[in-house]
Amino acid sequence: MTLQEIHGELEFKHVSFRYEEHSKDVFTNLSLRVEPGKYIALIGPSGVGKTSLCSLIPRFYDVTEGELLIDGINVRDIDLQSLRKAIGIVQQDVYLFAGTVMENIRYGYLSASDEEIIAAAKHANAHEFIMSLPNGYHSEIGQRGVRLSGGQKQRLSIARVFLKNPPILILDEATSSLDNESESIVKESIEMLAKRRTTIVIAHRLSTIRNAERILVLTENGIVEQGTHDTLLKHAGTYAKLYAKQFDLQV
Ligand SMILES: Nc1ncnc2c1ncn2[C@@H]1O[C@H](COP(=O)(O)OP(=O)(O)OP(=O)(O)O)[C@@H](O)[C@H]1O
Repeated sequence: MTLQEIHGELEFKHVSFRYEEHSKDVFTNLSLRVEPGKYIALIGPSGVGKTSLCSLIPRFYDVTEGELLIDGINVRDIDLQSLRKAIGIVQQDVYLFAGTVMENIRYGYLSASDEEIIAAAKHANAHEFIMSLPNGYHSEIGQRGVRLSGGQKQRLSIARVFLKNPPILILDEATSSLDNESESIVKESIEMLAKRRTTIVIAHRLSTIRNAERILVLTENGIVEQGTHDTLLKHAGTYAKLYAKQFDLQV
């Protein structure tokens, strides 16, 4: 089935997942529903399966048991190309290839016009730094081209997703810190990007978690808590402990 107009409702129904037949489950019988346009943060200890959970949505892997639905349709029944067109991903490692800045942004939507690319770069707070490069949008990236900072690369990847304009967004937030200035620029463009899209962020930053409409706490026992930052802090459970441990210095 080809997806036409997608609202971006996501539902995990009793999903279990393991990488190989005889390995142990990464998670078991996990259920989760995200309404269209909502902003959800996923937190939990390292190795608990946050990235694995998100990788099921574009079907990089398939669920082992249970069902994953988008707008009520099982992802296995959706044509893979149209499924992946509906999902934007911003990851820690940005994939850039040897080519111009323009070509690298166009990768998000191959038939985009130059004007659309520039508009996407503006939304991603990337236009200014691109214009300051020796050849602007025609500057070469890569071994023989300009060297970009981590924050600049991230903004190019955000521009790609603006261009693609998907209803569903997955953000695997960088753990390695960008410098403060880059971080606040990247954060601002991500906030813009997340507007009106179903967004799941694997959250490491305090600010991202605070802004979430719902925080899910994933541990080896599955989703053990969910709620807003304030309710979870009051609850004084796993979230409150993780929060205190991870963000002690930043609070
Ligand atoms: N491609 C893979 N093949 C086999 N096992 C994998 C693969 N990717 C991840 N795992 C395992 O699955 C488990 C969950 O990993 P995952 O990366 O989803 O956790 P995470 O919560 O995102 O961790 P982190 O916060 O450190 O990124 C880990 O035990 C990991 O070793």
